[in-house]
Amino acid sequence: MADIKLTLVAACALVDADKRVLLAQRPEGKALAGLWEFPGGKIEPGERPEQTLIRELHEEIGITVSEPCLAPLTFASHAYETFHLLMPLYICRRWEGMVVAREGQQLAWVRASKLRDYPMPPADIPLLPHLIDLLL
Ligand SMILES: Nc1nc2c([nH]c(=O)n2[C@H]2C[C@H](O)[C@@H](COP(=O)(O)OP(=O)(O)OP(=O)(O)O)O2)c(=O)[nH]1
Repeated sequence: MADIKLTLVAACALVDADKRVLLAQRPEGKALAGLWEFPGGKIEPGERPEQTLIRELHEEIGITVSEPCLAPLTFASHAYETFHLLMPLYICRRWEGMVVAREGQQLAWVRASKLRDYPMPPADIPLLPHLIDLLL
């Protein structure tokens, strides 16, 4: 059996006081360009997933999140053509600072009832019922 490359990515559903979820659009030129994803990124060697998220949320959208505000929600396990993605999805309802697109990406605050209007990577689709249940 050929070796598969397991890629670990930490992602976060940021939920605001109106129960809207933050999605970010993947930029042109990257894999899965144009699709809407949960903020986050690859877990670097030596990093815990919570540290990854705290780092990525600061780099990408300028907010400060403390670790106790990150709660595990569910996870994605998806076979892409060149790697297998294992992606824990956390939920966060409390942070410091204002959400701003620091990397030029489009951001959208989306109600549960509208989440399916935003095309997402295939790995994310099975996560939606869980999130929608929680927010409706
Ligand atoms: N952050 C995030 N990544 C996701 C989601 N769904 C999904 O399939 N992914 C995939 C896309 C990428 O292959 C990987 C995330 O990697 P990344 O955003 O840190 O890296 P990238 O594609 O920009 O690539 P790189 O330039 O860092 O190598 O996980 C999601 O909801 N959020």
